Amino acid sequence: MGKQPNLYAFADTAALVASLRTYVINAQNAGIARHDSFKVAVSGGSLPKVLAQALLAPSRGPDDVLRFDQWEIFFADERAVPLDHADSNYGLLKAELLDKIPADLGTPRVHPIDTAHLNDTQELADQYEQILVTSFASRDSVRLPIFDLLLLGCGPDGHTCSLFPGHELLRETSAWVAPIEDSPKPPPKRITLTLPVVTHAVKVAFVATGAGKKDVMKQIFDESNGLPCALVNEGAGDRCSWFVDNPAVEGVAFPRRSFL
Ligand SMILES: O=C(O)[C@H](O)[C@@H](O)[C@H](O)[C@H](O)COP(=O)(O)O
Repeated sequence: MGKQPNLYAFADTAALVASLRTYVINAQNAGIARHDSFKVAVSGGSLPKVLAQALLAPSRGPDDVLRFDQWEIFFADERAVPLDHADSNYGLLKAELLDKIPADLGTPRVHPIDTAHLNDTQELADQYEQILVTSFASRDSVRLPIFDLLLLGCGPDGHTCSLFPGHELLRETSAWVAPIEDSPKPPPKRITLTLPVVTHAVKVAFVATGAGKKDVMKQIFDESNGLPCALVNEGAGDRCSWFVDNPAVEGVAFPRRSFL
């Protein structure tokens, strides 16, 4: 059996976001040391709000420094809507985090979708893949882009990004970014990173909170069922970490680790 994911459970949101901040800063520093930038992709849902709580907190000292000038932010999945639409993951991240970053912490480079292609989701996905090709060097020389960090959510059905249980997109092996037109979670038209890209990242972190997640967490961690989140756990192994609160893992047998 491959290496197991790390399951970190916290008593409350304050403890969760403090550890998430440490984890993100470590990933940032590793990325900058490796290639002078930090390439991170984020999801929508509840993630941007929790992330903002972690990143907008005051610095705890000289080792606890965010260097947003070196951040390149991508979207792990995005809805095919204008950037100022209520459903836009970009819009959500902007409102929760980007607009609130103090000027002295620097300004991240953000890569939204090209909204000229909202009516053609294949083109929307292809254009976004091109952004990745440019950022991660040419597609010929790179089999898959290697993100420094993916920050993901987990849906109550076990989906992550816009990779849904039983969907044919889970079998995609070639594209880096794929369209979906029948998302069971509205809105139906989206683009998403594909599973090989997700599992190829240096680090993958899930944030899942609240009792509404406990049934799916049991399925993901205690059963072998092919849910998208479980596939990420299998593919990324110990490069994958879960930041959860206690209600989200009530009744889950899988052993917790303590975040040091
Ligand atoms: O655009 C989206 O719909 C999200 O990227 C999606 O994948 C989300 O992360 C999960 O649905 C979890 O959402 P919650 O964190 O709100 O439960």
